[in-house]
Amino acid sequence: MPKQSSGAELTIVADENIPLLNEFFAGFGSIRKLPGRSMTPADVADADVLLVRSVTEVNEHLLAGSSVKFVATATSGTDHIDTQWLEDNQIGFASAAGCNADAVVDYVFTALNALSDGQGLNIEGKVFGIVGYGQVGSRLYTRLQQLDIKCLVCDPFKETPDQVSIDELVEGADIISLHTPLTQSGEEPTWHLLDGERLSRLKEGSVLINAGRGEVVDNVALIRRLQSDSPITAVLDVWENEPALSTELLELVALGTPHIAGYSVDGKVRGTEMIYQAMCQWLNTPADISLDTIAPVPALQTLSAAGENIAEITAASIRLLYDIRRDDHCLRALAKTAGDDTSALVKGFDQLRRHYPKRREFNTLTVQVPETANALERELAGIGFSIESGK
Ligand SMILES: NC(=O)c1ccc[n+]([C@@H]2O[C@H](COP(=O)([O-])OP(=O)(O)OC[C@H]3O[C@@H](n4cnc5c(N)ncnc54)[C@H](O)[C@@H]3O)[C@@H](O)[C@H]2O)c1
Ligand SMILES: O=C(O)[C@H](O)[C@H](O)COP(=O)(O)O
Repeated sequence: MPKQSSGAELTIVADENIPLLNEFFAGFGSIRKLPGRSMTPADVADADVLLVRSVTEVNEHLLAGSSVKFVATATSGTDHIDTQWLEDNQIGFASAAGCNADAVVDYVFTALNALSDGQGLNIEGKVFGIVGYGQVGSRLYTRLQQLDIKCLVCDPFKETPDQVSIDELVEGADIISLHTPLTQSGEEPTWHLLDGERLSRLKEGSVLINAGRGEVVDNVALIRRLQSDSPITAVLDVWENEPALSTELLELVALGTPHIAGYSVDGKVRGTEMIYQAMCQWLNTPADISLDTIAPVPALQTLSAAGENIAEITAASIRLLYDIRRDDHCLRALAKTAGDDTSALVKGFDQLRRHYPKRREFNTLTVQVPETANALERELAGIGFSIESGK
C-alpha cells in the first residue's frame, strides 16, 4: 500500500487500552479495538495500521501475510516489536519515546518516600546509581542533581556525566535504579544484566528499583539475595514472565506494583498523541489534532505549603498525587486471592492495569512556598513539583 492521504479510508486495529483512540484516529477510517494481549494473525490480517501497547508481540507470526503497512506502539519500550522484521518488510514503525518518562521518575521518588515510611526521600548522603541514561535515566539524574545527590551513571551507548561501568555502579551505589531497554542480543545486552553474580555484590542494605523490564534482573537470583543473610531492599514494578510473576518474589520485595510506573494520565495520553503525530508523518499529512484541543489535561490546583518540616511537606505533596502503597496492596491482595491459580493471577494483573486510577505527574501540581523557604523550595522543585515562590 502506498502512503495515503488523510482522505483515504484505512482499517486500523488497535489495543482497546489506548486512550483517546476515536478522538485521534477516527478521521483516518475504521478502528477495530481489541484486547492487546490476545491479538491473533486473523485479527490483523485485513488491517492497514496496527496500534499497540507493550503486551502485543508484533512479529512475523502476527503480521506475515497481513496488509499492515504501519505499526505504532504507544509506549517507550519496544522489546515487544521485531523492528528488524518490520524494516525488512517495508512496514513503517513508530514508538512514543519518552511519553511516560516523567511518570517513571515520579514513581522512583514515590517509592523512596514510601520506604522511609512517608518521611520524605531520606536519600541525603546516599550514592544513587542510574543504569540507562535515556529519557527516564537522564531526567532522574537532573532531578537528583537539583537535590545535590551524588550519582553514578552507567550507559555504554552514551557520553554521560558521572559515568562508571556496571560493576563499579553495582559495588558503589546505595540505591540502584534500572532504566535500560530489554535487549537480548547485540552489544551490551541487558537480559539478566543484574545476574546472580552482580546481585551478590550489591551493598548490604542497598535499594534496588526496577521500573524498566523484568528480565533485566534474574528474578530467581534476586529471590536468593533477598533470602540471604545480607539482604537488600527491592522495589519491583516489572517482573520476569509478566503477568505470571513469581508470588514468592512478591512476598520478599519491599514494594511490588503491576507494571504501572509509567501509568500517569499525562503519560498515557501523550503516548497516543505521539503515535498520532507519527502516523500523520508517515501519511505525509498535517497533524491537525492535538491534546490541547480535544482533551486538555489541566494542571492541578495549587497546594499551599504550611509548616517548616521539609520531610513532612515533601511526603504530603507526594502522597497527594500518588499512593504507591495502594498499588502494592492491590497486587499483594491479588496474589493472595489467586493462590496457585496462575490464570487468576494473570487475569487480575491485567485488570489492575486496565482499571488503574487516574494519576497525575508531579509537575502538574503547583506548590506555593513562602519566599524565605529556600531549602523547601529546592527540595520540592528537585523532586519535580512546580513551584510558586513568595506565597
Ligand atoms: N515500568 C514502566 O511503566 C516503564 C515506563 C517507561 C519505560 N519503561 C522501560 O524503561 C526503559 C527505559 O525507558 P527510556 O524511556 O528511558 O528509554 P530510552 O531508550 O530513552 O533509554 C534507555 C537507555 O538505556 C541505555 N542502555 C542500553 N543498553 C544498556 C546497557 N547494557 N547498560 C546501560 N544502559 C543501557 C540506552 O543507551 C539508552 O540511553 C524502556 O525501554 C522500557 O522498557 C518502563
Ligand atoms: O514501555 C512503556 O512505555 C511502559 O512499560 C508502559 O507503561 C507499558 O504499558 P502497557 O503498554 O503495557 O500498557
